[in-house]
Amino acid sequence: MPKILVVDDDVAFCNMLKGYLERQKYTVFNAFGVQQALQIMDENILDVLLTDLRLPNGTGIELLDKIRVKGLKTQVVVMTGYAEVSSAVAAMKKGAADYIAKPFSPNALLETLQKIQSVAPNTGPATETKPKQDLSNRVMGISDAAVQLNNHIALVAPTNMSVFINGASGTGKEVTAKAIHDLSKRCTSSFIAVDCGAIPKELAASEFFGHVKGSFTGAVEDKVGCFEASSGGTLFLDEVGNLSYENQVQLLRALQERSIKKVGSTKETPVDIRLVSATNENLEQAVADGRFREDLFHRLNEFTINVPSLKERNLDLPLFIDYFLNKANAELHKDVKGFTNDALSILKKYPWPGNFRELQNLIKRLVLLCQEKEIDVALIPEHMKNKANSNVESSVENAAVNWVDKEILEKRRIEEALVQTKYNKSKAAKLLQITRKTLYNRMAYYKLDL
Ligand SMILES: Nc1ncnc2c1ncn2[C@@H]1O[C@H](COP(=O)(O)OP(=O)(O)OP(=O)(O)O)[C@@H](O)[C@H]1O
Repeated sequence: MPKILVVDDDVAFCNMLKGYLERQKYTVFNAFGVQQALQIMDENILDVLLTDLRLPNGTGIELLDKIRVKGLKTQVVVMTGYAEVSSAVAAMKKGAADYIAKPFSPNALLETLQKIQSVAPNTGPATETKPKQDLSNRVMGISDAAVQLNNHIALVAPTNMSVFINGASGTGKEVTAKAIHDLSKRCTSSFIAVDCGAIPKELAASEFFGHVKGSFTGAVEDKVGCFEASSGGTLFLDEVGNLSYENQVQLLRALQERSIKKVGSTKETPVDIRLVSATNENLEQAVADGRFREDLFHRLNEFTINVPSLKERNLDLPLFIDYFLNKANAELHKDVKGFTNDALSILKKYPWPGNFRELQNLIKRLVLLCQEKEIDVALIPEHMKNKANSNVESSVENAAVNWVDKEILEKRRIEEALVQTKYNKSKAAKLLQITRKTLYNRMAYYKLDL
């Protein structure tokens, strides 16, 4: 059962949450101040810390710092009052996974917890699997780079080929892996994502193949590994370049034999997995340097997909802005309509080194902070404005020209889709691979007849 520590000085509120969360099969600890919380954190390995920001004799940020300093994997959710949104943003900058505004309903809390956690019982494969994110909806895009990406996904998905996804951080490698799974014959079975960079090398074999009770200190129960758990489905190994040499050998063996042996067992168990892996480093270079086994590289890499950066998908930026804005509005129960022209112009000029993850995080923060109908330039962090304005590659004039070209192209594509579908908006949206709502927004933007 996932372990959660609830920290709040309101004893009745803590007890109410404890009762509710225990019914949802959590193991719950309550603390009413910083000292008590620190003690519980020292004595227990926690999956989640749910903490108020203002506490007697300290703040929730101190607890967050402690988790960071100790390198713990505990996910932190901060509880805030509406007046404290800037503190919530500060907490998220320090690594909190999410925040929840008081008063909240138990269901809203549960949704937040499910969103941030890879809720996995100790017997399951998932102590190191990645936190679940909403991968089912994706922006397909209309840029040439996006069209090529989507074509490659559609092409390789129905096969059983191992796919190797290459791309910078935050470009949507996991989203791509999930799309491959969803479009494959395996879509009704599990898709399991594992962050190889987060698994200590001594535990990797147990994470991959499972273990039997008593096989090593800490193996208190039998555990199913992610190979077995994703049998029939798709196993996504993210940051595969981070695997130690020994773990690479173990992985190669399992892929060659198509069977696994649990740690502490001699029994072979056949597995039927489709492997998708990803990295944002140059794995060919790692092979050349002798840091990554060449035979494993070829096993993983029957087909390569290069995921383009946001910069290469410039034309898709408005679609992503729209998508992340709708998502943030829904999550935060807000109704921010969009961006002022000045704010939008910063977003268009900023180079987005963190790609879609950075864009999504920024939009969520801006929606949270926005008190008006539209997000204005004043809310955008100074460093982004400076970077946008000094972005030599896309100086103001170049960016403007570039942007105009791209907007003309987008408008033309929308018009063509509308003509092709005889102005049936649902069909046109489908053709353009965008939502109806986005289509309406883009039509309004281009002043096309609704
Ligand atoms: N096409 C898309 N449609 C909607 N959201 C997307 C899309 N691509 C990426 N995102 C969002 O951007 C964020 C980053 O995506 P993802 O985790 O797949 O990137 P990644 O390349 O695997 O990142 P990392 O290298 O850090 O592991 C996620 O929140 C994801 O939901």
